[in-house]
Amino acid sequence: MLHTSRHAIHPSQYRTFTTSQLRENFLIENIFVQDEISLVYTHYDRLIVGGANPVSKPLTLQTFDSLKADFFLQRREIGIINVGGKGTITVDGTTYTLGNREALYIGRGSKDVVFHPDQATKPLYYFNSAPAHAVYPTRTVTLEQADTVEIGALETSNQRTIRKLLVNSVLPTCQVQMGLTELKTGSVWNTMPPHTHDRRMEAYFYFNIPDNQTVCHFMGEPQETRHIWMQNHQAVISPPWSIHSGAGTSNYIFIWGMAGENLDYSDMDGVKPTELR
Ligand SMILES: O=C(O)C(=O)C[C@H](O)C(=O)CO
Ligand SMILES: [Zn+2]
Repeated sequence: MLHTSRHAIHPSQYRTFTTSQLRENFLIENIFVQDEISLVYTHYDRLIVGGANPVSKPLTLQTFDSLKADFFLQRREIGIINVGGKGTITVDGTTYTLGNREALYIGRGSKDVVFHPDQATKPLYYFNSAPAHAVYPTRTVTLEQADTVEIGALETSNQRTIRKLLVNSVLPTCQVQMGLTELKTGSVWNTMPPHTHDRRMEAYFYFNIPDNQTVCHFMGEPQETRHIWMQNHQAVISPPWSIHSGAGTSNYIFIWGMAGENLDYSDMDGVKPTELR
């Protein structure tokens, strides 16, 4: 298990950051390391952001020092989305199969979580985990079961499909909410107009960015924005005071994941594009 942590940054400190300080504090560059589980423990609502890339051996989700827990999910829940080919995860001996872009929610108290390799299909698992106050059932969510919304328009280069996978209209969770947003061909802007939600932090994980293309992710207080250039399979942390929006040099998909005060997806403080600075 590869693990690091990130402290929470005050917006007044963020304003002074150089490009490399911004990247060190908010960008997560290496989500997928071959035959490893790699994760970052953030001090934003204690959300853990990570990936599992089993290639030649099964990978077990293990506890580590910072958790001071007997096992990883002793006090936590986890949401997992497969961004590779079909794969299997076993949870306390029960096998769950996930197709591409399908999700698995695992409730608090599950002891033995194993990501299995498949050399033919090459599954790749992205996950978010947060502290949990209750035990909710472990289950998969398929694309058909997602709460799906069409939003934006080609005229404003932001036509996209939002697939809410692990949200309270689909299944109960304590804190974690996760889903996918897929940009239509010709559209490049996600989350534009942007928003903040001071009650929840968020992390974005970009994937399906074509070779030699990139996404410019915008963050910061609405009147004090900065940008971070992102590559395929990288994640970025969005503090509760920050907008989170991106524009790609092509279309792409990303996973959004949140933890915090409420489970209300629509709790957003919108910002008009003309108000941004
Ligand atoms: O494209 C979008 O708009 C989004 O995907 C928005 C995210 O879901 C989000 O930021 C939820 O708070
Ligand atoms: Zn948001």
